[in-house]
Amino acid sequence: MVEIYQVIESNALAEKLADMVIAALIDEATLTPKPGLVDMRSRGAHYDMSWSLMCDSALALRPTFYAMADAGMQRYPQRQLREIIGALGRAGEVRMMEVSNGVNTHRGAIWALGLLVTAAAQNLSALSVNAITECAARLAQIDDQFAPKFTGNKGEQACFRYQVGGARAQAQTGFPFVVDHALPTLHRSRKQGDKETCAQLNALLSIMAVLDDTCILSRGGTSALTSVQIGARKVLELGGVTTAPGKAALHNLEADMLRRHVSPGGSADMLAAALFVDNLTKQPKWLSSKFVDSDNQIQTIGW
Ligand SMILES: CC(C)(COP(=O)(O)OP(=O)(O)OC[C@H]1O[C@@H](n2cnc3c(N)ncnc32)[C@H](O)[C@@H]1O)[C@@H](O)C(=O)NCCC(=O)NCCS
Ligand SMILES: Nc1ncnc2c1ncn2[C@@H]1O[C@H](COP(=O)(O)OP(=O)(O)OP(=O)(O)O)[C@@H](O)[C@H]1O
Repeated sequence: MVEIYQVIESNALAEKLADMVIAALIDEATLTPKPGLVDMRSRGAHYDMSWSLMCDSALALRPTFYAMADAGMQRYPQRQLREIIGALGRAGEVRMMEVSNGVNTHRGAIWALGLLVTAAAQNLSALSVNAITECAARLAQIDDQFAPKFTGNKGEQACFRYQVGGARAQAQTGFPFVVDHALPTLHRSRKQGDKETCAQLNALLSIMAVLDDTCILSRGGTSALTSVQIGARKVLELGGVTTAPGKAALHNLEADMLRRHVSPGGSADMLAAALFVDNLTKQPKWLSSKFVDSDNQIQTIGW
């Protein structure tokens, strides 16, 4: 019997992976309402951003994520791969700044989703939440000798001042709040029949309830971070955003954040990461079961 399958080129897979990253970034930006963040309704606490700017920035980063996925599919030694994606990430940040006229729209997202898309591309035959996040963590733990030691960025300053790990530590520890909070909340909420928007919003709140978000710390300090974490936890304890008490608590949380002029930018990045990993680990219809790897060998994707 002849086995019939479609063989697709590895660069077509990198294209698909890049498309999935962009879809996750646009889904995150489009999710409405989000407390403090840019959404379809408002700029949240960001006077210098808009929904269309977030979308333009995401689309402009497609070549960056494509190149990272492509690099992940080659058989580079891990240290070399880390340095390649580090250079791609920094070039992506430059591109982002050109498109956004100097506004930090997606720095955290380039970091988190860059590592995840590279990790996914390295492990196409074993796509599971743990395999992807553990591989991304191993990459993040490798020191990139070409990275600037100090950037002077707000996230870096907040990590130093408040002694928190920030975006870097999240990645180096395997995105624990994506794995242990956002994804279980997303799945539980969907299972109980919530609409997708509500499930994603509950997942965002589950991250906000625990993350050491340097966006919040740098603008509002420890008191703002504590207040946001307590507020997000309260919405979830009241049954999430679909219940009347939960909605009221969400409204209070948003008012408190706007009054303090803080935004959970790091949580938004972790939500985008969760949406990407969630899509990737579902049975993807877009992938054939076999592909040609960089040594021209036919590999089977293990779903
Ligand atoms: C690690 C990064 C984010 C630099 O962080 P930095 O300390 O300079 O802070 P900065 O304010 O610029 O960015 C913080 C960003 O992370 C997000 N964030 C904030 N807190 C958190 C958190 N706890 N968890 C996850 N993300 C967070 C924010 O949305 C913000 O955009 C990254 O830009 C970086 O090092 N890039 C270099 C390129 C690179 O090595 N890339 C390789 C992998 S793709
Ligand atoms: N929907 C969203 N709305 C706003 N920010 C988001 C959204 N999604 C993700 N973010 C993240 O939030 C970060 C922006 O945070 P922040 O505004 O604190 O940056 P900043 O430019 O360093 O500071 P500031 O605006 O206070 O000068 C972006 O890098 C981005 O990764």
